[in-house]
Amino acid sequence: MTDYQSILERTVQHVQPILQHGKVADYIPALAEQQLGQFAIAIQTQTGETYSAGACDAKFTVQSVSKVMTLTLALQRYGDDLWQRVGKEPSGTAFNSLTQLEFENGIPRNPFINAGAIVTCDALYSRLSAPIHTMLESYRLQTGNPKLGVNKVVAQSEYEHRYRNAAMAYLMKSFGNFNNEVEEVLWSYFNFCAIELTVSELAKCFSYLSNGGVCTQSQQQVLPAKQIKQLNSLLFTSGLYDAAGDFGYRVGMPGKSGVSGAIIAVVPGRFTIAVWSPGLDKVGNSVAGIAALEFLAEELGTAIF
Ligand SMILES: NC(=O)CC[C@H](N)C(=O)O
Repeated sequence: MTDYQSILERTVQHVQPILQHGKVADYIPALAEQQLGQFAIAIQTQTGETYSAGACDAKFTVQSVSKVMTLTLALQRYGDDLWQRVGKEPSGTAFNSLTQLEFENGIPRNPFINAGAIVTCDALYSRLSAPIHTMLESYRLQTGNPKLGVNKVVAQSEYEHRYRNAAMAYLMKSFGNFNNEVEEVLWSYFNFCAIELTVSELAKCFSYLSNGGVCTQSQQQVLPAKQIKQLNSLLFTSGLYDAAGDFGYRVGMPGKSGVSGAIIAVVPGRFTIAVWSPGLDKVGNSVAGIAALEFLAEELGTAIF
C-alpha cells in the first residue's frame, strides 16, 4: 500500500530550499500581507482518506481555484448552454488580460481566466437568489466544515481594487454578454475568491473531480461522470493560465491555481491533491506548489499519461 504520509513529508522537505522564492500577490493589498516561507499539502484519496503535511492548520483564500466551483454550479444549472457565453480554448494570455476579450467580441476564451469566471458568475447570478449562500453551502457540504466562510477583509480589498476585473465585465456588457448589474456580480465573484479554508478542506472539496463526480466527503454526485471528464480536460488545457502547457509538461495532471498560492491537481480514479505556498512566479502560480506537484508526480508515478 502506498505510504502517502511519508511521501507528503518528503515533499515538504523537498520544497524547503525554495520557499522564499517568488513574490506574494501584491495587486490585492490584503493578499500582499501573506508571508513567504509557508507550505502545506494534502491528498484526498478516492476512498475518502485524507493525508496532509506542512502548515496544515493555516487558512488561505481559495482565489482562482474558486473558478472550478463556479463552473461546477453553472454546469449543474445550464449544462452545455453555458458554452454560448464562454469558450473552451486555452487563452495563452495572462489571467486578467483585456486585449483578447476585445478581439473576440466579449466571449472569454475559457471559464478559468478572470473574464470567463466573471461571466460564469453572471450566469449563476441570474439563477440564484443568494449566490454566496449557495456557494458556501457547497463548500461546507464538500469540506465537512459547517463554519467555513468568507474572509471579508480580502473580499473588500479585492472590491476596492477591482479596476481590471470591472473593465472586463463592462467590456463584456458592451458586447451584450452580461445580464446583471456589473457591480453586484463582481461583489459575488470577489466573495467566491475570498472563501477561506485549510489545505485538507481544499482537497476534500474538490475530491469529486477525481472520483467520477462524487464528493468523497458528502457522498453527493456533484456532476455526472461525463461532465467531470470534460471539466478535467479543460483544466488540463487551461487551468494554469498561460503556463498550462508548462504545468502539463512538468506535472502531467489537470490542475487549477490561484494567486493566494493555492493549487489543486487531479489524478482521476485515485486522488485530488491540494497544495498552498504563497510565493508566486511571474504568471501568478505558486513556485513551491508546482515544484511539490512535480515531485509528487514522480514519486507516485501519477502523471495521467
Ligand atoms: N488568478 C487569481 O487567483 C485571480 C483571482 C483574483 N481574485 C482576481 O480576480 O484577480
